Amino acid sequence: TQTQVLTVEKDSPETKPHIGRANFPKEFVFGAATAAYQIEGAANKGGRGPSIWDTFTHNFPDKIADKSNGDVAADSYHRYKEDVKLLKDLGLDAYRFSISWSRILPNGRGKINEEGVRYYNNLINELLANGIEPYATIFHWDLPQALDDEYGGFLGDKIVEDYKNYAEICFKTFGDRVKHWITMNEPLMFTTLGYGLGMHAPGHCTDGLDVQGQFTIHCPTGDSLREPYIVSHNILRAHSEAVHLYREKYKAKQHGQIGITLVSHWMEPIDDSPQSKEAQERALQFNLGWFMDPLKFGEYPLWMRALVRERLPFFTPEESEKLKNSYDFIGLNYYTARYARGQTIPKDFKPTSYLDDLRADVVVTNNDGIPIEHAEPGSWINVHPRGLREILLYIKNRYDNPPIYITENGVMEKDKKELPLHEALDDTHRAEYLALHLHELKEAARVGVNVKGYFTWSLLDNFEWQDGYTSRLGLHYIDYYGSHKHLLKENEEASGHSPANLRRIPKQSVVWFKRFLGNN
Ligand SMILES: OC[C@@H]1[C@@H](O)[C@H](O)[C@@H](O)c2nnnn21
Repeated sequence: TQTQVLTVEKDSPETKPHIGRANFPKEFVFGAATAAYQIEGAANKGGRGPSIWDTFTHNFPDKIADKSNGDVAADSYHRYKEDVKLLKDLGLDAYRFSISWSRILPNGRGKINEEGVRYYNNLINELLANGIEPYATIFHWDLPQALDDEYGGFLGDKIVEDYKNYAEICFKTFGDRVKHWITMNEPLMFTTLGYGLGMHAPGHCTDGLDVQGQFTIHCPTGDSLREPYIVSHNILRAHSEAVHLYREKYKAKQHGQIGITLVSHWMEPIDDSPQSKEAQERALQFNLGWFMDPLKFGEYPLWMRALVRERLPFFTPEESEKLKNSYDFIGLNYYTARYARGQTIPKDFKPTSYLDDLRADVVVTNNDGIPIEHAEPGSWINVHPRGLREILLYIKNRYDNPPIYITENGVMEKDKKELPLHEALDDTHRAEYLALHLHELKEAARVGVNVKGYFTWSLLDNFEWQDGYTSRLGLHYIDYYGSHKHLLKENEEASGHSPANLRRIPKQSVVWFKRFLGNN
C-alpha cells in the first residue's frame, strides 16, 4: 500500500534511525562472523587435511538434518573476495573468521601447508585492503582428525603442546596484520555437544544414554559423565598456554590482543522461589562459570566442585596461576534465554550425564507452558533481547567488568524449499532481532558494561552443524538446495565460479543494517 510519505527536514531526528552507530562510542566495532568449516568448502583442496567434522559428517550423515557436510559449503575458499566485498558494502568495521587448523597443519603438527597459509594471507590482505579489521578465531571446533586418531584430541594431554604449536604458527605468520586473536570458540558447546550428547564431532557419548527422559542417544564410544570435564579442562590449559606464549613472545612487537569466546543463554528463575533462584545461579555457573571462573579466579565454580566432585579435574597451582586473567577481552556469544527450575533429587540419585550435575531443569516454557519469548518456527532462538543486558551485567558484577566483544548474536529461520525467492529474502525478523539486541547492548554500555564491539552471526547462510543447511542465520541468502536455480543460473555460471547456486543474495535485513551502520 502507498504509505503516507512524511516530509521532514533532512537530518532531522525523524530521519535518523531510532538506533544507529551514532548511539555507540565512536571506537565501537561492528562486524559479522563466520567459521572455517561452515563456509570455506574446498575440504579436500589446497592441501587441507581432514578435520573431525569431515569424519563426523561423512561417517554419521544421519546425525546431520539433511545428511550434508562442509565439503563445498559456501565455497568461501574460492569466493572470499566476494565475501569481503559484502562486508565493505555493508559498512562493517571488522570480520570475525576462523582458521582451519588442518588447512595450516594437515596432520595437526609438523609440515605446514603453504597453500593454506596463502589462503589466509590472501583473505587477511583483502580485508585490510578494504578497511576491514580481521578478528581471527584459532579453533572453531574443526580439530585435525590426525590428532583425534593419535591420542583422542582434547581428551589427551598432548593437545596442550600441539595447540600451542599451532597457535604460535598463527601468531608468527599472521600476527603482523591480525591484532585480535580468539583462542577458542565456545568450549561449552564443543565439549557438551561433542562429548556429552554425541550431536557434534567427534560424536562421543555414553551409548544408549536416556537424556533426562526426553530422548535416547547412541555413540560408538564415550562417557557423558566424565569426558566433557576432561575435554574442557584441557581446552582451558591449552588456552592459557597460548595466551602466555603470545604475551611473552609476540605481544610486545605485534601489539595485538588475545581472548576467548564463551557462550551462554541468559537464565531466568522460572518463579520467585529460593529454589528457582538457586537453580538460576547453578545454571549460569555450569554454562558460563565453567570457563569464566577458571579464566578469572583460576578455579571452577564452587557449585561445580560440590556437585561434579571426583569427576571434575584439578588445576595444578602453576596452571591455576597461569589461567587467572588469561585474556585481554572476553568474546560473548549470546542468542537467547531459558528458565531455570530446581529439581527434587531422590536420595539414591545417580547422575548419568553431565546434564544431571547442575541439578536444574533449563527449559523454554514457564510453569504455565508459556514460552520465554517467541521464536521463528523450528528455531531454538527465542527472542529475549533483555537477556543480553542481564548477562552482561552478570559478567560485569561477577568478573570485574572485563572488556567484552559480542562475538556472535543472530537469529535463524528454517529453509523452506517451496518458498519463492523474494519471500526467502524477507527476513524482517532478523532486522527486528538485531535492532532489539543492539538497543540492549547500548543500554548495557550506558550503565558501565565495558563492551567494545558487536559481531552478528552470520555474514552468510552456512553449514549449521547438526542442522546442515536447513537452518539459515545469514544476512545473505545462499541457494544451497538449488531451489531457485532458474533465477540464478545464467548470471552465475558466466562468472566462472563454483555452482551457480552459491551466489550471495542480500536479505532484507542488509538494507536495515546498512542504514544502522550509516551507509545508506
Ligand atoms: O547456531 C548458530 C551459531 C553456530 O553456527 C556457530 O558456529 C556457533 O559458534 C554458535 N554458537 N551459538 N550459536 N552458534
